[in-house]
Amino acid sequence: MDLKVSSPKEIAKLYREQSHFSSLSRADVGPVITSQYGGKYNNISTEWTQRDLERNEIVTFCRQYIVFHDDKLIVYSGPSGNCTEIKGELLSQDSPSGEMKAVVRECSIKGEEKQFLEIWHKNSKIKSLNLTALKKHGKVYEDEQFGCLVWSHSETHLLYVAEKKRPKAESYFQSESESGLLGDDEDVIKAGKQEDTVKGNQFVYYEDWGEALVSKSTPTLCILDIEGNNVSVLEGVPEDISPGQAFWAPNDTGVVFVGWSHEPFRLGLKHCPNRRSSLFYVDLTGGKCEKLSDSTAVCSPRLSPDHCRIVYFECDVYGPHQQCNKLCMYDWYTKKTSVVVDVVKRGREDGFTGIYSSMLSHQCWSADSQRVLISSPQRSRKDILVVDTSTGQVTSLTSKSDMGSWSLLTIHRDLMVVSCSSPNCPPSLRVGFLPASGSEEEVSWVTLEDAQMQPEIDWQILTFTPPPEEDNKQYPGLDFEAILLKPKDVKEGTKLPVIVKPHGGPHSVIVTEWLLSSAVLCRMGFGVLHVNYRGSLGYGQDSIFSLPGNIGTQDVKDVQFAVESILKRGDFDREKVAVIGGSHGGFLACHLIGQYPDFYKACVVLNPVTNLASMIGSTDIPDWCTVEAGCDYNTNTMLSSSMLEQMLNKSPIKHVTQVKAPVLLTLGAKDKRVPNKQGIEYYKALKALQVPVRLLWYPGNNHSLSKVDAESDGFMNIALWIIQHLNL
Ligand SMILES: CC(=O)N[C@@H](C)C(=O)N[C@@H](C)C(=O)N[C@@H](C)C(=O)O
Repeated sequence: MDLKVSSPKEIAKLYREQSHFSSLSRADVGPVITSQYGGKYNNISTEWTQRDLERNEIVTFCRQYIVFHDDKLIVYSGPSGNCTEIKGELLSQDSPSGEMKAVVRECSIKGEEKQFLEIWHKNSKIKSLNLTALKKHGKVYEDEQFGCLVWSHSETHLLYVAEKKRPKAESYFQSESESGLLGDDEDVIKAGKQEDTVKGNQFVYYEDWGEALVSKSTPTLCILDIEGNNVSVLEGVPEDISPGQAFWAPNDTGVVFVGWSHEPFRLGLKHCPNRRSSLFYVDLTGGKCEKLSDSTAVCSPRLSPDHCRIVYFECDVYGPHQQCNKLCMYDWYTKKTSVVVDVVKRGREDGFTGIYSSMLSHQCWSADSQRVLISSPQRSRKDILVVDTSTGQVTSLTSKSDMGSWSLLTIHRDLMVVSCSSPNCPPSLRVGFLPASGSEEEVSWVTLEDAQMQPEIDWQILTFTPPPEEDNKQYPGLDFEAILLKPKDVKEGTKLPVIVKPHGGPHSVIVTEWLLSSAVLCRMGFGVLHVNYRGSLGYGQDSIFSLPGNIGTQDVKDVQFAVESILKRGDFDREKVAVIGGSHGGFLACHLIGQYPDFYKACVVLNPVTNLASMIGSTDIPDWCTVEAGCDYNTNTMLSSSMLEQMLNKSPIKHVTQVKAPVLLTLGAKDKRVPNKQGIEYYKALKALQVPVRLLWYPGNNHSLSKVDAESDGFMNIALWIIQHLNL
């Protein structure tokens, strides 16, 4: 069978065309304004990201819209200007009244990186503070894990998180004249303040929070007094705690934050909400700090509009890295905590399968402070759910829609701003009012920015019941799903080549949203099968718990079962099957080619886990290796030869001598999660066994391999590798 698109030039053209579709990253709703004719409207500001292949970077841009309404019904809406690129903004936040805007900006001055905190009012920048020169703290945290920029309710102070100031370190051999007279210190000398220096500490190791949080070690809470131009570092946070996700308590009496325990050492946080953490309150007057939640694992605290309650997610510490969340609520005045939505072991009859999002949207409460909105995977879809905090009842706003997946960007006075997409439709922007309690399914969505449907792509969700011999004895009766993308209008009798894509994690999920590389592969003429094997998020806690201890068998067999099942339908060519996987998906791909050596004709792995026993000593998440291999973890766990044996036995490297499929590896030079030595170990084994292998090395890339050149070059090489080895 000839592919529709197979030459490098045509593939690059198609990739370029499809990468022009942008994704929504944020939306903010301004205050309600009454026009001179009495009509009410809101300005909506949106942020989008897009790959810029020419400049080799992801660009962020904004676009404004205007929405006229009568409080419950949208009467007119439309864009109110063109797109503008945003440069150098690390964080930004409008003040509660909408009168001012704060921005943390990074810019290069005479070749040196500086950070500024700016305050904007009307049409001017009324303040610009050089935070770098102030030297009250290190770099400001801009990440989603810790970072925040929050106005006090009074709009007089700003709260943010920055790296703790480190004492200046110098060599024992540094001469007095050199000491402290280098360019960087000019401002300090001018200010007449000479810093204390510590000799011999130049090379002291600072732990960090791992993958994608490198050089983030000791976060501190910082407050700018806007009027007084004064930045202070908040005191009272316990020494063994790293604070983040902070906001102002009711009446600005103090600060509420999530504190992660960093003793006895830090474990990687990215994709791992199961780290010991609690909700804290530090009082601004006395500096007294109190714990508001038990020591489990918490995140995303959000204060209700009436300032009476805080909702947040909670899950168990250690165990599977991502699990079904509880939605908890802390009452500020009674100081009582309740569980609003508990862990769901099995999907319920009404379709609710539990909460699996890693973050709540920054604005997630209904105007009356009664309901909370959550975007969460529900099996293979992502839906927007409404939770009634007084009854715990969960209703889906989107489960009946034709669009594959939905995400809440923000909600303001019940005006919801959302993004939705499908495997054949890039993200579009919609708005709608949250209906009254009990009529949630009646939202009438208005599209602010439409997306170009890709009519050449067909997609469906397939459900699989594992054969009886593969049923999990401890967690019986679990099913799983896959998302199949297929080119439309295929000539009758044509058998398509197929690419199998198991996701990573393993406790993550691929939902029915816009997936750039799968869309391009499908338009080239491939069938693409994303398998959400048992252990994926969105199917109940039992499914998640069924996998640890069974990796390398249960997940591998689920993927193989899904592929065999679609081959039986007759649309696909069993001689032309390839597998692609990243991380734990790479682990599965390597297992599949080792356990089914004649089945797969080509394999591509991105930062794959190949040997748990060698990964444990070098990854930022050693607990992951232990737990997934089926052993318990705590920070005192010391390795034993039996644990190492168990890890090796579950690893794909065990089957490497069976491998026949040519393997393409793509590795990130700076991956802290699955260090590139994992891929290199596998590469060397394949070389020794004379299996065709090619390794692509992406400098400056971490585990996600998401820099524009790594992603686009990786895509081209992956496509051409598969075309070559499937003889297309
Ligand atoms: C917890 C964790 O990070 N585990 C890794 C071994 C892993 O599989 N990570 C994935 C979340 C991941 O990065 N997956 C990507 C590559 C994917 O394609 O799913």
